[in-house]
Amino acid sequence: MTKNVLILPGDGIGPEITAEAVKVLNKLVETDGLDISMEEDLVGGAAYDVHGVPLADETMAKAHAADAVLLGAVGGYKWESLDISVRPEKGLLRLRKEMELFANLRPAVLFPQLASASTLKPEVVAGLDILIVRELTGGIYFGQPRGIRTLDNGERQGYNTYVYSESEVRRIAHVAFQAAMKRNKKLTSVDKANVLEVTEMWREIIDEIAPEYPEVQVNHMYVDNAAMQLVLNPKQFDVMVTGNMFGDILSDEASMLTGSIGMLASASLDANNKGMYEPSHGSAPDIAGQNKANPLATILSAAMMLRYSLGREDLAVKIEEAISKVLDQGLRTGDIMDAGCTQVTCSEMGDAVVAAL
Ligand SMILES: NC(=O)c1ccc[n+]([C@@H]2O[C@H](COP(=O)([O-])OP(=O)(O)OC[C@H]3O[C@@H](n4cnc5c(N)ncnc54)[C@H](O)[C@@H]3O)[C@@H](O)[C@H]2O)c1
Ligand SMILES: CC(C)[C@H](C(=O)O)[C@@H](O)C(=O)O
Ligand SMILES: [Mg+2]
Repeated sequence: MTKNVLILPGDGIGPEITAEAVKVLNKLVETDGLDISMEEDLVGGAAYDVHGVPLADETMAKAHAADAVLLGAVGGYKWESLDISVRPEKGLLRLRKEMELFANLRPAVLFPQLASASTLKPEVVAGLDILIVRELTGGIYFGQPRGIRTLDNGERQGYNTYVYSESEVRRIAHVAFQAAMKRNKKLTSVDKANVLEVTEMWREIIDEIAPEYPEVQVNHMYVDNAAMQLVLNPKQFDVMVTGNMFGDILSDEASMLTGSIGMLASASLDANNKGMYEPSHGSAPDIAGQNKANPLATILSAAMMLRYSLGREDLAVKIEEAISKVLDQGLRTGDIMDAGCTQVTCSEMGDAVVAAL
């Protein structure tokens, strides 16, 4: 049966990079019997400009009805002074929250061809394969109360609430343990249990669940140390599980181990593997509209969509192999450019992946 994919290009480089992923999907429709229909809609600043909100209710309904959503990125200078309630990022957060996409998988995998594109020494990153499991619908991003208030002395005070309920921690913990079981059976839970009660409880729950997965070796790490260990010795990690904000920060850090933020894909899944797929990076307003962005994180996100939501593991592998071939050919966008390689544009990179399929 035909599966429906909602494409939300968004802002900045979003439309450029999603166009390349759509090219790749269209090629698979033509040649590999991929049975999908794709519909595009607006999110982020692009939606605000038309509807006055960063995600129209009608688009939200389409996302609920779709089998999967592929999103580019949201945000940009133009919308930075808007009230926070209608900022482009709120459109993305609404999609995540209302679709209950609590499990964000961000694989930091180094293509061997890019070992020297990382800012770290090749021997530190060679063979890197980490899966960051980030809780995506709770924590300080969504905690209430929040806001900016004026105190009696006239001073303004900003406040947010860092909160997790036990059930929220349990369900992300199970996703992480199950992922570890399919990989190298090592799980590092990242917290700040030495200071924050919310993560003290997080740590207790991880330990409580661990006996259900006796083969998984579990350790706990404070987030500040984890940030340091990621650059000191990243290959010690297999699966890392953490809350929403720590996961946001550590995944951007981990992206540089793979050569560029332009290589880090992501899948955001609900309890039934329905999902939204998006690169981990943002709308890169500094290079938007210049056909310079690296579309590979988005194309790899489309591969994750085929794997997790569309039941086509074979085509996910095919895309990953095509990307590897293109890197073997020495083609690189500016962010991963290396000596002896040929620099290509965003659309040339997409064309090269299509040709290598
Ligand atoms: N998922 C999302 O939609 C998402 C994620 C992060 C940030 N944002 C938003 O994006 C806007 C810009 O944020 P930022 O500058 O902090 O982060 P960013 O990820 O957009 O950019 C950071 C740096 O990385 C570069 N970069 C990012 N993606 C790239 C790619 N594919 N190829 C080459 N270079 C790339 C950019 O040029 C920039 O120098 C903000 O409005 C932010 O809220 C959106
Ligand atoms: C744009 C922003 C809301 C988002 C986040 O913080 O989750 C982004 O940084 C990400 O990593 O997907
Ligand atoms: Mg981020």
